[in-house]
Amino acid sequence: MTQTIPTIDISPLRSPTSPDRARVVSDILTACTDIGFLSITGTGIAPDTVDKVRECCRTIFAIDEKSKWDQAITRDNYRGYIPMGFFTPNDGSGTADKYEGYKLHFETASDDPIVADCPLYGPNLWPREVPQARDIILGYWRQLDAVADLLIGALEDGLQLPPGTLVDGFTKPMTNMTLLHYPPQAPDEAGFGIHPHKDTDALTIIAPDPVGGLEVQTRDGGWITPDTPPGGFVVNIGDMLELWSGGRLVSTPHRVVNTSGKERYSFPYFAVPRHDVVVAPLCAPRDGFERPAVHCGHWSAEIWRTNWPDEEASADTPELGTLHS
Ligand SMILES: O=C(O)CCC(=O)C(=O)O
Ligand SMILES: [Fe+2]
Repeated sequence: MTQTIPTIDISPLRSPTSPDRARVVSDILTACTDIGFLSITGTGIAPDTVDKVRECCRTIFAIDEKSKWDQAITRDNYRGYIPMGFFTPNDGSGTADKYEGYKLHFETASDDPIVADCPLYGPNLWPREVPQARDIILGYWRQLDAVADLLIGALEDGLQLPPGTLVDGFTKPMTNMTLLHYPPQAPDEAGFGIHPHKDTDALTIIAPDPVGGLEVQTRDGGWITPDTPPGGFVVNIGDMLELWSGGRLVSTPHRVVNTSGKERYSFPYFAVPRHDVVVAPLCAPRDGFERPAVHCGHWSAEIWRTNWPDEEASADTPELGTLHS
């Protein structure tokens, strides 16, 4: 089985009548089945758009510490600043990840009826000191929504599911984004920028920082680096698409180690369906693949809650994202 991360030009997916669509769908399906990661080009997103978002991250993380803490996430509202070392991974290692973050969710007005159905929806907490962040980030977000729809549509096609089966779950989605800042780590320093983990969403899209640092685990336990061309994006399958596909699409462990000597800024986009979508296998499950269905609203609430170190998982907390060694 191939254990490399291919680069795929997805531009044929943007023209519905392209004769190359079937080939691109097949290449994407193969990548998501083999390694669970791919690099994409041909999205139509201008490099300048990405540069502006990275510049916003730089400005947001330069805000003074006191003001950052004033705008930090709380148990009741998982939006805003995540201080360095705030969440120690619950893998028992006790070593905090070396990043600070800023959490954003699907932007929803507080009087939108969906907030009454699921209180996790609501307006973001945009950083006071960076008024331009809202428009720059939401503009980028809208473009990624379109790319995510193309990719999820291609996977739906590749898995021979009726059109809309997956894509229709992404109206008013629980899609979220984390702005991340990883200070440089000394080469001999213990710990990670982000410890090895699987993503708990359906599909992740990242504009890689040219300083590098993302590593992806191969099935034999080695670590490889995506070789994304300038202007391209890294895409990976998360636990929800793995579950939806009965284990055919794989959610692969990855980690970040920033030994570049430079500040690293990243802003993964995590595509998550609407709160009332129940994710259960839609294809015949792979041999030995047995997992309970997941209700997206419940699952998201449990992720938010159990990130706090004094909160315990309960019997109905979905078992996703965690690596067991
Ligand atoms: O910063 C990156 O490149 C990856 C971040 C990541 O894996 C995550 O936030 O889940
Ligand atoms: Fe991740």
